[in-house]
Amino acid sequence: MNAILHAQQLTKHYPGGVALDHVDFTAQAGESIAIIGPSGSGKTTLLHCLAGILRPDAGSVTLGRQAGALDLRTLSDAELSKLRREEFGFVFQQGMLLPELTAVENVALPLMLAGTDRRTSESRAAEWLAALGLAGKERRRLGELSGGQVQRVAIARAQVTGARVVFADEPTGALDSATSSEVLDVLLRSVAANGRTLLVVTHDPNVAERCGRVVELWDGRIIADSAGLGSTAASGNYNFKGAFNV
Ligand SMILES: Nc1ncnc2c1ncn2[C@@H]1O[C@H](COP(=O)(O)OP(=O)(O)OP(=O)(O)O)[C@@H](O)[C@H]1O
Repeated sequence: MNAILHAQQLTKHYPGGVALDHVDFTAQAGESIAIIGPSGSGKTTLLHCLAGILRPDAGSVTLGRQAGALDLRTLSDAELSKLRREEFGFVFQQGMLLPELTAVENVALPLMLAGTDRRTSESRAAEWLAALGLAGKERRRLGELSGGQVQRVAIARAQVTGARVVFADEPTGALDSATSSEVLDVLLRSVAANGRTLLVVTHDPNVAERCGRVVELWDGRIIADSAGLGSTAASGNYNFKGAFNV
């Protein structure tokens, strides 16, 4: 096994109390992992600490790399931003895309920020949009696309730079169930086809059911992890639906 993200004893407090309480967690390269749990259980806080968006109060996050493991604590804020741009991709429910730009400009932006020229960036962005079913819609602004199409743009943008880990927070939360299922297909297929690791925070049992592994949080602690059930295909062994009846 090849650990890509390794968290040890992650702890994060807010004025209102503890959001993460000594969490140990390892993601292997290529896994798709759903993070579930009731509202306020610490899912987003865990995702943000793993992605270097938030610094934990205690504990560590290590990124596995060929050049050697990288402890995120050793990075400055600027180095963390660079790491997020180059190694990670993000698909959130809303807010990550720029409405004044077209679909292709939104997807090209991370490449241009990394120094690729506009023409090459937009050509690679257009290939991604076509692969995700948006051929012909490249020049539309986000307001001229449906909610599901906007999420496809976000999925393309998250992966266009070759991110090794894609972090998604309720990526289908604002969509109806048919569109949500289509967008989930696109997300899971594109991540798997490119050998990436996916971490997805979700309240949706259908999303969790389709991920290879499910981690359940409760009051800032991991209380269940289907990886411990001895199966890579968790869905046969884990009572997802039960976990959502809380
Ligand atoms: N910026 C913040 N300031 C203060 N408390 C916060 C902040 N962010 C999160 N919290 C608190 O930390 C706890 C965990 O929050 P978090 O957003 O990680 O939970 P969650 O499981 O993702 O919830 P939800 O499913 O509702 O999005 C909650 O009690 C929340 O109120």
